Amino acid sequence: MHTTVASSPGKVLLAGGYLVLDQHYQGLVVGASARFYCAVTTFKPDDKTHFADNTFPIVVQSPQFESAEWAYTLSYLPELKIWKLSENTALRNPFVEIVLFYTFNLLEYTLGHEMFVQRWNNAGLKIKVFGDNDFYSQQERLSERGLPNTTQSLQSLPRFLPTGTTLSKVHKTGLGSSATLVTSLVAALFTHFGFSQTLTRQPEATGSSLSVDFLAWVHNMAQFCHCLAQGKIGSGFDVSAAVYGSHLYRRFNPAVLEPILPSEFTLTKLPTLDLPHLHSTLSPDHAGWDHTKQPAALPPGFRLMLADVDAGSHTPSMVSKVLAWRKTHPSAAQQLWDALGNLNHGLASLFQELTQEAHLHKDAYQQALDQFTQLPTHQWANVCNTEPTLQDSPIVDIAQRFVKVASTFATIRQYLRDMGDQSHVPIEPIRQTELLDRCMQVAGVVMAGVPGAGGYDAIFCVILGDASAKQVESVWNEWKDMNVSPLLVEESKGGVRLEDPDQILTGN
Ligand SMILES: Nc1ncnc2c1ncn2[C@@H]1O[C@H](COP(=O)(O)OP(=O)(O)OP(=O)(O)O)[C@@H](O)[C@H]1O
Ligand SMILES: C[C@@](O)(CCOP(=O)(O)O)CC(=O)O
Repeated sequence: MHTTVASSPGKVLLAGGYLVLDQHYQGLVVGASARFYCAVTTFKPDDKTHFADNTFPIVVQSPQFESAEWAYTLSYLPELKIWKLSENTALRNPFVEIVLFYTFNLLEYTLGHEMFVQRWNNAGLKIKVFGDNDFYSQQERLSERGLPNTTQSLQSLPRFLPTGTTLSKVHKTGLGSSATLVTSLVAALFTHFGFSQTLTRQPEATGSSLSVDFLAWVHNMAQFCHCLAQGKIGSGFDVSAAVYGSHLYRRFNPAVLEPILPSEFTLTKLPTLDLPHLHSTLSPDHAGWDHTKQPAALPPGFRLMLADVDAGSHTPSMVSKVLAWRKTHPSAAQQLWDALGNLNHGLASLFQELTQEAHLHKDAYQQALDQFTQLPTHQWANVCNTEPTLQDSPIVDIAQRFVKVASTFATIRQYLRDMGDQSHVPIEPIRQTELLDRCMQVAGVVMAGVPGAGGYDAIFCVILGDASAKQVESVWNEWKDMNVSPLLVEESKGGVRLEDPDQILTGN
């Protein structure tokens, strides 16, 4: 039995919702510590079982859900030189089947038929999918156990807790489960079948064991499969975060995918598949992949906190309304988009400058952190002018950048509210504004906002220090107007990576 496990992080879009759909603007996305794990195992059922030639069984299981097992058979069609995937269960999972169908066919093309078949080793594949608890609301699990809705209770829950329901009924928290499922599954299958060996540019350091080229292939394949399964071309920031973790994302031009996206995908009616064309389109060398990712992450000492707000919103209808307003009000929208775009970019630059300062002037940076942790942001500018320890160089520059981060984000929120008011979409509805403003009164809270498309789904805070975290959590606990459930999520270190199977599969 040979097992490969790949994991990838969920996402939180701190700034750039709606704008990031347009290639002209960027989105600041943070990779979440909550991850999806895909474990791919080659199995031989028993010594007597022999599969028909060029026919391999695949079983996919999601043990955290009811009725979440999908069985497939992969069989070769010599006349078409492609692999067909047939479903052996009535249940459908478009994300899984699209990844399996296209990844195996791409592997056939890159490895060559003989090598691809050899790698199957006359065996089948068992694929297990696990998501960290934060991807799903744990409120019912906590109340079953008589536990309060706190981070401490969440920490006491076992890992990969069964949700007690089906995938279609589960309450998701908006961390991008489908993007991270697709990304980790592509990475696990590529690795299991030795795709890296086909790459001509061999490992460049990426901080993970995976090469730059490998990551680019995973990215392109995952974007393609995710778009096809979702039935639309979103900005792709969620897939990009699942591959690369935190960064400043500029989307790819969707034109790159159009020639290879079938109008519909069903396993019963095979889509036309031109493997050389699929390969050259998904190749990182294809000029159509013009997305960019600039390094951006929270500065040292800054911590992300996230809460699920039980009210919920329907993102696709919010997006279509905002985009419709933009179309009918081009000049007002242009002004707003440009102003927001500059602020979002400015925020990412401030994060980067502060990160550099933290390394160059460690003590001064720590002194600024110590000061600001104790005060709410509305007192920061004043203390910069009055506190003698903040007057010397280089600390004065650092302190001013802290102040600028807070004021920039406050203005971003104002513009997002304007966008919502003008397009009649509750991007930061008043009930969220009240909660966010209350969070901003807590000492050491740098930013509080609605992630991604906004609405009633979630809120985030970026804070300095443990004392602020505790106070923010009590604000959430005591909030009466809406049910605000903390999550354990922090910023992730890195993007997609390979894991030790023993660590993930033990007990699962
Ligand atoms: N644990 C899992 N096992 C198998 N398939 C899953 C799993 N989690 C998600 N999926 C697939 O992803 C689909 C959900 O995708 P959808 O685009 O609706 O959510 P999402 O926007 O990624 O959610 P969120 O951002 O709230 O996590 C499921 O219907 C299923 O096909
Ligand atoms: C509105 C949008 O820009 C962000 C949606 O983010 P989220 O799914 O709400 O985290 C859509 C997109 O970028 O695909």
